[in-house]
Amino acid sequence: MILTVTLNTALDVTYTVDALVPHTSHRVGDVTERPGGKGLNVARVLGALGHESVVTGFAGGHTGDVLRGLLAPLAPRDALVPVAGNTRRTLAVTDRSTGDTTQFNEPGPQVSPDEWAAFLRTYEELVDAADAVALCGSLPPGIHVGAYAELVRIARAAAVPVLLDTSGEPLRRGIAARPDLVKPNAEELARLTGSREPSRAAGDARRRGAHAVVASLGPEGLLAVTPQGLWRAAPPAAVRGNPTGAGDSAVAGLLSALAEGLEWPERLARAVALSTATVLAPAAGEFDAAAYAQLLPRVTVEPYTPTP
Ligand SMILES: O=P(O)(O)OC[C@@]1(O)O[C@H](CO)[C@@H](O)[C@@H]1O
Repeated sequence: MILTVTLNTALDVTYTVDALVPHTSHRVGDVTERPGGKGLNVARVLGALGHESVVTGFAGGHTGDVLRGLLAPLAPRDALVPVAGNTRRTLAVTDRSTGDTTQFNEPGPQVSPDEWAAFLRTYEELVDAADAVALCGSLPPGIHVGAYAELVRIARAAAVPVLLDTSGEPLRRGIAARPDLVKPNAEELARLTGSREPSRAAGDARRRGAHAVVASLGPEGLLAVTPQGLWRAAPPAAVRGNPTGAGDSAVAGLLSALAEGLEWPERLARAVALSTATVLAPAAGEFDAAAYAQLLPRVTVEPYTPTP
């Protein structure tokens, strides 16, 4: 079982408009609502790949009820911990004229110390039964900035591989707790390390504590800096669409392939094919299964030599 943690779950709303023009009103074409937050997306993709997963984090209020209702028919087991506040919404607006998406993320509910303590009890129990753990997304208000570092330490104490996908100070502190893998994008890596050259920045993140780093380079694919070597994985062509959740699909690809005992090149190929197929699906956090099957054999994975 793979455990995914989403402390700041979200009801992801996606609007499609003919053209997004600031300072004007819009008629919305399609509206979709999906249970989201990064770890929920990871779990959904894991389910589609035939892997058992359990989702934990917080859910509360009316939005939390809607989210749980939408989650129920999907594959993951719901171990979300109740919170008094209202689970947030996010809004992704896709502009048909350009294919680009604009994202608005609410902050999330205030989490009390008692709610955090209840979550920690649930997490500790679930970690003991997990083959791998993914810690994903932003922290809701009230949760201390070292929360992910605490969760990384618990997973490591239980000898369960742990992946961290967050940003800013929670990422910096989480890395210092020595996770097995981090998956920042190039921008987050640059903010963390001060270096805009991804392989140098990823090397720096490893020196700070991450065992391996898979950096997302947007439409250009992934760069992996690991104890076993460095690789660049790229899709056959850049695609346009809704990138919301593409990084989460990459996480699901990496973890599922790890659980199947595949080596880095196969893990990276799967991650790139899944994230590209996610951009091609209109709703946040879903992937186009036919596109995934076509893309997988066409992803290139090559050893990477950094320029001196
Ligand atoms: O605000 P966060 O936690 O960083 O990101 C939240 C979010 O935008 O990320 C997912 C896509 O990766 C969406 O499902 C989700 O709502």
